[in-house]
Amino acid sequence: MTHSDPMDTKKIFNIVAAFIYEQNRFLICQRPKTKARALLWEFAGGKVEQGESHIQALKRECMEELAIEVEPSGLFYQNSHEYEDIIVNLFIYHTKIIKGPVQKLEHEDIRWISSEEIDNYAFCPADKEVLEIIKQNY
Ligand SMILES: Nc1nc2c([nH]c(=O)n2[C@H]2C[C@H](O)[C@@H](COP(=O)(O)OP(=O)(O)OP(=O)(O)O)O2)c(=O)[nH]1
Repeated sequence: MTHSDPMDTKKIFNIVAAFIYEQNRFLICQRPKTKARALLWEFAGGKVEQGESHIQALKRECMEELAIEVEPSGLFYQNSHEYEDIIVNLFIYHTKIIKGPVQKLEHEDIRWISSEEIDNYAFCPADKEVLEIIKQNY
């Protein structure tokens, strides 16, 4: 391993994301064309900023991305995943919409899908395991 090996220098980000489940469907969002992991599907959310709690970050991201007020409850799933560019610590919370409607402010597309439809979508690799859990339980 050389001194400049990118393995040594990858940044680690804490990412919070929302599992929003209503009437047998959950909300998925397609990443913008211009961002890393372009056009892959994900749970709404994003990076926790300096000084923010997970709950604060998730509320902020849901407002920025979907124009919804949310109430996160328990942690549903946690995982770490190494990408080519960064390492993500992913925290997915059970989340309820307090005030809508959902609006697509930042994503390429948003959909409510049933667990049977998961395989029709290409998700971020870090989400692979939680999607299996959703398939088995929802
Ligand atoms: N929101 C979200 N991000 C995920 C999921 N799975 C997964 O690997 N990620 C990755 C994709 C991105 O590399 C990272 C989220 O960072 P981001 O760039 O979207 O965060 P952000 O909205 O704060 O954007 P920015 O201000 O840095 O541009 O986490 C997921 O289910 N939801």
